[in-house]
Amino acid sequence: MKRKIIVQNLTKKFGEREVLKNISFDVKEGEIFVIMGGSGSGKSTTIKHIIGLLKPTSGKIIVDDTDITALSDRELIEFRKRMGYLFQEGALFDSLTVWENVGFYFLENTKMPVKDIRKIAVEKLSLVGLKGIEDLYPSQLSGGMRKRVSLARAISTDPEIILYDEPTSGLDPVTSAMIDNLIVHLRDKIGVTSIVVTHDLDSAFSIADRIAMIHKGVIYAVGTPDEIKNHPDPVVQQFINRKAEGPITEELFKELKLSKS
Ligand SMILES: Nc1ncnc2c1ncn2[C@@H]1O[C@H](COP(=O)(O)OP(=O)(O)OP(=O)(O)O)[C@@H](O)[C@H]1O
Repeated sequence: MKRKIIVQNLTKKFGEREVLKNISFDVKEGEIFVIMGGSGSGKSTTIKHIIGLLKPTSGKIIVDDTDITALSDRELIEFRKRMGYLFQEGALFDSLTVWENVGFYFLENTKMPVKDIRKIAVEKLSLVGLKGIEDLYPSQLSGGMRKRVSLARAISTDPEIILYDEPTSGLDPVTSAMIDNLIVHLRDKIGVTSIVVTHDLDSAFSIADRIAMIHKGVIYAVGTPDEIKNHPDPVVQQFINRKAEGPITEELFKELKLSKS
């Protein structure tokens, strides 16, 4: 299978703090690649590099043979048309209605008739299980509904690659399962390549073709769900077995002690 995205020796520093430490992995075409790890481990920072919102301190990101870290801002805008991005916080425009949010790309960048844009928006909203809310404003929706509207927007341009930052956080179990099904559906029916950032273990193991486990900016393991379940690394085992005791918490206590002294 073709490699669609290659992350090569990616390092990111914010000031003196190194939050990504020489990470490398690749994502194959049509694959659902899950990045899991605890809070602050570097998951969002990683996918923000893949869409070109952040520039690496060093390293490369190659998408379909193009090193996107070398693109100009203008080229990046063009490149992003092929990608959908579901922001962690949803990032809807409060002053626009639901359908205008979903059809935002077309309203801003095309001369398509408004009624056609509305039609696309309604169709994408129905894919995420929302109907009859087109004319509401984001403030009139529940958190879970806002998340689904953001997802409808992320898939509005039928992108080849979709990056999801915590797509199921804050959702009830039934809606979460629906979003998981949609991610799988987009792979199976359209061949979309997906990267899903999550700490929802059930979701990760049910949808992933492969999983990467990241901790403190370092990738500890990459493999199929079975390979990750059987991975010998104690950090991986503590995380996937939701254990309160283990190397992750030991490090945390050490840091807390150091910051007190
Ligand atoms: N713009 C920024 N400036 C400075 N530090 C940042 C910036 N963005 C992220 N960080 C730091 O980088 C580290 C990794 O953050 P990131 O958002 O990638 O974590 P995450 O794994 O996605 O966490 P969560 O699951 O809580 O969203 C954190 O310590 C965070 O404080």
